[in-house]
Amino acid sequence: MDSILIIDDKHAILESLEMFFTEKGYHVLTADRGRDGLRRFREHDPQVVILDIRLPDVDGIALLEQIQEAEHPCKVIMITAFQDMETTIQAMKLGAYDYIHKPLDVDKIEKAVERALYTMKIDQEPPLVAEITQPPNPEVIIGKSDRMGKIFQTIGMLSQNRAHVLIQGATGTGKELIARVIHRNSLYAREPFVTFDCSAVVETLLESELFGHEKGAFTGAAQSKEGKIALAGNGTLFLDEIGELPRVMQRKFLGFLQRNAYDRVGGTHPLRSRCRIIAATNRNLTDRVREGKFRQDLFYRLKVVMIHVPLLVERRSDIPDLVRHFLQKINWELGTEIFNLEKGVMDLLVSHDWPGNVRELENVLVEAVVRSRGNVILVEEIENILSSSSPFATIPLTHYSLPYMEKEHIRKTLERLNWNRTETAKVLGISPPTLRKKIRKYAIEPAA
Ligand SMILES: Nc1ncnc2c1ncn2[C@@H]1O[C@H](COP(=O)(O)OP(=O)(O)OP(=O)(O)O)[C@@H](O)[C@H]1O
Repeated sequence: MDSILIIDDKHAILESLEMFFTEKGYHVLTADRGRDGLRRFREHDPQVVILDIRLPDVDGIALLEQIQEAEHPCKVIMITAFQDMETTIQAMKLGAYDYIHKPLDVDKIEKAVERALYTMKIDQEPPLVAEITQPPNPEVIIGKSDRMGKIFQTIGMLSQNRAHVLIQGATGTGKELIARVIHRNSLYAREPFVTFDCSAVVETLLESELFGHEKGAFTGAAQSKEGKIALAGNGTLFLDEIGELPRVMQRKFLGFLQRNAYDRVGGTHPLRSRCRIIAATNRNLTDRVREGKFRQDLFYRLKVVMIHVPLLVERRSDIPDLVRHFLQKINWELGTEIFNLEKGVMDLLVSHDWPGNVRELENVLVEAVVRSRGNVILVEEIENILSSSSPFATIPLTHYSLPYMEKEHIRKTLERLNWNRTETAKVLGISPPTLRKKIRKYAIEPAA
């Protein structure tokens, strides 16, 4: 039988909680003084302590500290009539499981007790992840799916040459990580790895940022400055969002790729470079070429080796490994000890749609770890985070349009129901002919 120790100097509270929890089948112990409470705690090893923060003989926070030092696992729920920042922070810092304000709502206390006991049970299960004793390697790509396997092969192939690479994939899929791993596995791994975001610099400064400039080349150029190409030396220049490079710069950059030489702004003699270019884009560059927004010759020059990084939903089988990897990493970085997931959490994470891909998964886990009490992440916590984080947070504004949302909603429902149109029409609340019309209108078809 689970036992609860209630420590409070108000007899009315002691009696009502004792009656309530005894009726619910718990073994209940009570104490109206702190010292007496500590003695009873040591004698009876209760699983949960409900502890009033203000007691006549000892300070509830000091008592909490002593209880937390005990060997046997126990969760402490603090209760208080006072809303005071310092004490609340102190109590949570010392590892209090929950903090409930008076007047007491028994349902709330019961829920907290149930949660505490449940968390303790999962805490005692074999851990999903082990504690690591070395800092995690930041340049490791997790993934056993076929799609990732192909990417690993390509990285291996690239390790012996300096071919330029184009990495295409949606936001947060791991393009920069792949670029770093290509660099680390190359023959020039000790040379610099320099990143440059083509969308983050105003057009007028792009040329000088990339190629550098001479003193006096333009107003404000008080000193000569090396560009990113020079900084990359014999290493790698990672150009993020290459699709955003303005047309004028595309021509100049193509010139550099063709000659392996470039001029600083205001420079009089060309400078040579041996750096490898790894360009990344979350746009479909083929479409940009077709629209006339990206030079075809530059596209061909860059895509000598092309890597398509799949969406996280296209490799759901990698999610459990990613979750384990991130939990270890987060524990290391934040000093937390979350070693387990409640049953059901992994299924929830595997079935989520992840518009922000791997980055979003990592962020959700960070939030869950920070919020969790005990050593476990509960389904309820993940559900709260997933429902509160806007599903649109990582989606471009153009995707907010109603037709786009309608198309996506129909496609997802079809996928979920294995492309059974009758079932899909039923779920969507429209007739099968209307569904057929919409499928034709939006050209919805199964992914190849
Ligand atoms: N396969 C993976 N294994 C481990 N970590 C990953 C993986 N893919 C991505 N990550 C992590 O996810 C985060 C986002 O990855 P990254 O910055 O490489 O994405 P990106 O595609 O370059 O994003 P963006 O297009 O928004 O710049 C990083 O913290 C990265 O380490």
